[in-house]
Amino acid sequence: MWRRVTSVSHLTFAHKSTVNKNACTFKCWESFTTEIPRKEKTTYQRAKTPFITFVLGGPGSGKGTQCMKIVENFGFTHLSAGELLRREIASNSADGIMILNTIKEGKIVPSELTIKLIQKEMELSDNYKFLIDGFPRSEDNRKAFEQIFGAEPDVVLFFDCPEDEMVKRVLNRNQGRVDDNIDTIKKRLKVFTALNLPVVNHYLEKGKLYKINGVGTVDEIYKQVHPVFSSFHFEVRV
Ligand SMILES: Nc1ncnc2c1ncn2[C@@H]1O[C@H](COP(=O)(O)OP(=O)(O)OP(=O)(O)O)[C@@H](O)[C@H]1O
Ligand SMILES: Nc1ccn([C@@H]2O[C@H](COP(=O)(O)O)[C@@H](O)[C@H]2O)c(=O)n1
Ligand SMILES: [Mg+2]
Repeated sequence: MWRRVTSVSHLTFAHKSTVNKNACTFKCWESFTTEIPRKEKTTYQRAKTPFITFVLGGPGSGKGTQCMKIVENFGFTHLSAGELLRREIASNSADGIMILNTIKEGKIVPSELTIKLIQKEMELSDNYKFLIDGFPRSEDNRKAFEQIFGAEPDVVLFFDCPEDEMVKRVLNRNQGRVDDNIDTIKKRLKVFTALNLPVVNHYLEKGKLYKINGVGTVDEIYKQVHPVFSSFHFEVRV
């Protein structure tokens, strides 16, 4: 039998809880009888300090592409907020229709919902290094994350790319996404400027932002990304 433990904030983000010390952070399941063996805690649940990277940039700026290279080289777990939302639509969940309509309009899904999906993936993970791609998309996303997690990211990557290049890439993507059409792209670019750039500026002011020139080949861009992570002395995979 398992019981829900409402707060394990003492297990997580011990040194980073500068935002809200009373934040209810992660929930986990704990055995309270001897009939069933105690569930193994994942690395993440054991880790006192997960390493969180937010990956920001406009639509088509190359966030997902560069995340794949960071995963390959440094063993991060990649959590794309957009991908988690698309998965929620595909699973026919109660929120699926609302999410689909929001994505078609290029708007932002309510923060609590997106954070719930991210949190679930983190809890299930065996890793402690996370790339959270496409999040926070707005000041509301950011504030809700800080409130719920009681923590701030360690690193914020921002892929800076001109609009015409982003539009070209998205229209050539060919992955069947409902929002990869010119009408929705225009809306996404407006939302990016209005809601996401304030988040970028927030982290710039906090000294956490690594601005990457998003123009060039994938490898040229990755050459700017690699030193960000090697400076933290993570094990590099060969
Ligand atoms: N440096 C690059 N040069 C040319 N094409 C690129 C480059 N980086 C990525 N692409 C291509 O551009 C498209 C968009 O890239 P990607 O999916 O990584 O962007 P994204 O920032 O994750 O976009 P979104 O926010 O819409 O998910 C993909 O088809 C990808 O293969
Ligand atoms: N924090 C987020 C992230 C994404 N969305 C919605 O998903 C769409 C696709 O996101 P990508 O990162 O895959 O481009 C995005 O345009 C939003 O509609 C969100 O609401 N909140
Ligand atoms: Mg993406």
